Amino acid sequence: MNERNFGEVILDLKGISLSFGAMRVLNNISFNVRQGEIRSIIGPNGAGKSSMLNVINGVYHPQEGEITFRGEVRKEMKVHEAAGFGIARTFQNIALFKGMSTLDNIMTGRNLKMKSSMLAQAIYWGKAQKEEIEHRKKVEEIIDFLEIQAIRKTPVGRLPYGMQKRVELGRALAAEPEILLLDEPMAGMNVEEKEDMSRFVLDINDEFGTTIVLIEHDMGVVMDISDRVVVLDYGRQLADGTPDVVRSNQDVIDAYLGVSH
Ligand SMILES: Nc1ncnc2c1ncn2[C@@H]1O[C@H](COP(=O)(O)OP(=O)(O)OP(=O)(O)O)[C@@H](O)[C@H]1O
Repeated sequence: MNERNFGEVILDLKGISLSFGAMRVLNNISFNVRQGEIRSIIGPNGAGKSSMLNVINGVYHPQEGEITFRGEVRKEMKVHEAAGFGIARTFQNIALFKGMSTLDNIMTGRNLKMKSSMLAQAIYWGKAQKEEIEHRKKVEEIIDFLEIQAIRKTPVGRLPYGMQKRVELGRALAAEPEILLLDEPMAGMNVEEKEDMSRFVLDINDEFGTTIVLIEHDMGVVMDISDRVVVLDYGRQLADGTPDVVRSNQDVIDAYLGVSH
């Protein structure tokens, strides 16, 4: 991918350290995310990649470091703040309601956007109904975008794995996120499914201007679609830069790229 021009730094992580008991999972990690870029985090299993996403969306609170979001410095992100800032994520293990349809699962992603409470929905039925129709419209747009019209009524538990991952992406998109955190969206997929998912990630970034933070083990995909890549290795930060810079970094070659995963 050619180097693209980006907007300002929207998320800046400085000196982040995170421990669980005696185990240091992240050790003095610093990198930033620019508006509109595809930013990948790579590293071997257990390197701390998912923990890093959990720091960004406020699930984990680092013992050291600073997180600056849109110029505002904080020691940690809170879950509700992250959600309010438009930070949405998908999970390594699919976290959908298996008995519910594709449509209903994606609809749950609208929760944050829904103004009417359950009580208000009961009392002011007309207003709530109008809101419901608007949400439904947005969800239908996402279903069209992800080309999953054929499975809109199917319970997701019956869908093949690759399709479930796509529905999960749809649910995250329903929140109309500013930053989308994708935790191994292509894990367990065949080549064709990976190509489809890569295309959707690129299209989301391109068409909606969504900033993407991606964890992915497939190096071909990462080097192909990322603007910048940060490399973690058992809590340490090994490298940070464009795919070309990272690929030619000797520490990375020694510690990671030379090893198959
Ligand atoms: N809540 C937690 N409590 C204790 N240890 C944790 C917790 N979350 C993560 N860890 C540990 O932190 C380390 C890093 O895990 P993490 O899931 O962040 O790595 P990862 O790079 O995403 O790995 P993978 O590629 O296997 O998903 C692991 O040793 C993991 O067991």
